[in-house]
Amino acid sequence: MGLCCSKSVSVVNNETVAADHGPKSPQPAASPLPSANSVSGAGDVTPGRSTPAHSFSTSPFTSPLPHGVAPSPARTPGRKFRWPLPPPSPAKPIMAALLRRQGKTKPKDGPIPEEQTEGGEVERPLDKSFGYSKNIGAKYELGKEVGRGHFGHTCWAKAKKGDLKGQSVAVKIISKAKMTTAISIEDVRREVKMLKALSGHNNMVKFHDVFEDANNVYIVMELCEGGELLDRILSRGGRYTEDDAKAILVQILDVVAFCHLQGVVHRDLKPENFLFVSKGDDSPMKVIDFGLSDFVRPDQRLNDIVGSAYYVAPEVLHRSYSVEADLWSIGVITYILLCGSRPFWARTESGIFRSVLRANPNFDDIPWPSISPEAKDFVKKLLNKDHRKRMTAAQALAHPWLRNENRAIPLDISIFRSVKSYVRATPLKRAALKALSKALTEDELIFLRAQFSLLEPNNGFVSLDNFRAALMKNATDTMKESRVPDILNLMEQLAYKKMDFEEFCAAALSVYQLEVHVDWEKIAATAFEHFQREGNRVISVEELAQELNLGPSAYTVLSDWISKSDGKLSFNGYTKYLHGVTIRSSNSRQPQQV
Ligand SMILES: Nc1ncnc2c1ncn2[C@@H]1O[C@H](COP(=O)(O)OP(=O)(O)OP(=O)(O)O)[C@@H](O)[C@H]1O
Ligand SMILES: [Ca+2]
Repeated sequence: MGLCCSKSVSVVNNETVAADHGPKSPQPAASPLPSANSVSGAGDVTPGRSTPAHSFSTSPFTSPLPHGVAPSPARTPGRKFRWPLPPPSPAKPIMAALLRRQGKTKPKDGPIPEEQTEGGEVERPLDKSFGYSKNIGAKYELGKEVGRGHFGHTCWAKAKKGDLKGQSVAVKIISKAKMTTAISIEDVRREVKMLKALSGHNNMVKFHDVFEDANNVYIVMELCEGGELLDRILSRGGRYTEDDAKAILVQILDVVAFCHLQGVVHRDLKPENFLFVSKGDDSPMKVIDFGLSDFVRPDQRLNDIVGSAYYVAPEVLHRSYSVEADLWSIGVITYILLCGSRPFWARTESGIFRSVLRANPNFDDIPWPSISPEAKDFVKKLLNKDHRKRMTAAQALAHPWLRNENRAIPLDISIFRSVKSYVRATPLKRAALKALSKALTEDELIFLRAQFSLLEPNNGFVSLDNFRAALMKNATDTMKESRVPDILNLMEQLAYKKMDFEEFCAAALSVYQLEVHVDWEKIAATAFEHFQREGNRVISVEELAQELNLGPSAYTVLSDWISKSDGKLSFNGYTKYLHGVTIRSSNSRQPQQV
């Protein structure tokens, strides 16, 4: 779980280095203790500590990889961070909500009171009572520690009564002393809420109970006795075979697709946060640690920088992201599983960030030449720095490397977003997309067919009711009340429309993803032929600008999109029109599509 400013960030030799004040993590089984040849990691700056929590050694296995490519996936340095910069941050809304809850509304024109200041202007004691049951001792007998993170330690326990009587469970104990801000308290409350809400998926750690006393919060959950994925990677010499990696990824993607459908972004996916239920090789795996996760509305972009350095997506560092950020982290995990090295590596946290933003992972050196082209394509489609071009979790499960006819592809939340944009688009845009859908390859069609059938069409058609029913069928109880209406409201236009499979394809396809397809030129050329036959028409620059919601300043650029010979969109104009125009807004470094 995460706490605001849970670590300090100091500048050493012009490099930002994370100073970790957390407890020491246990050393991975197959990773030797840092020795003479060890390299200090990004967490290695806390004075007075013998072994830094996030030190990482050079590889326990010899690696032929070149300079800049990390030799082993040892423990994550700077595992948790919240960027200690001023807002935008959730601090103010949370403060406002807390004040409201306490019956104190914020003064109309004045600034929102800050929670606490060093100078001590406004200092209000934090309310650390959560309203959870009080007496954990009456129900559970706590035993030895089984794991430790930055914010909590986890103990084995035995249930003394109730449904679980006699069973072993895990109890994550989070100290209230470490909850020093309103945000950190809210984080714990949210972690419990997430665990409760998502409990039920096979690859999600099962939530049982929550308690508190004066000192701690106790989260009682299913005990996973098989250890962390990270330890298994290390015990196998840092690498998995493709088949073994697939078995891991299917589980990760399935639970992540489920979380995304429920509107939850995990934000801290890494091998340390996946636990095996038992020691067996074929043990199922569970995702844990929702301490940094958050709810995200369908069209919302999050802006707080949280996560673990090696696994953080570029758009998180740009402060504008959503669920796609988790897919980047899964790309990093896949890269590590397949080659035993990290794709983005540096000695300092800021160096890792630079690498994430700018470097291209190495796919040339051993063992990559012996890895299948499908596996490489899979990793590349997750490690795309443009989140719009990245595969979603459900798409990843339908990728040729993972695809398996005997395994169902889950409902993809991104379909709802694309269909929403389609039904709101102009007739010309819809015609352009329809033409493109006629040029889709079999791989895309397999995924779209699966999504269409999940909508359970009536006589070959889907309407708003089908989207509603599919959401209700897949949503947890908590999500049914708030999230389902949220999504459906955005798709209102669909109430008066029915779509057959052909039109659904046009609505659900992603132009951005197709543009990175190896055969994009061919796909676009075929699509344009269809568009010429059905859809393309004479259009003026002014009309085109209006279509794209642009002003007169765009006329010069747009005039190049129109063919001089017939006054219709040219091939070049068609592909640009499909894509939309990318502008840079003044307060964001992220391009925005119009
Ligand atoms: N259900 C469980 N069964 C067994 N061990 C568990 C369970 N949940 C957590 N652990 C152990 O406790 C450790 C810490 O748990 P968790 O990751 O939830 O805590 P955290 O303090 O939020 O961690 P982090 O340092 O990643 O912030 C895990 O790495 C794992 O080893
Ligand atoms: Ca953890």
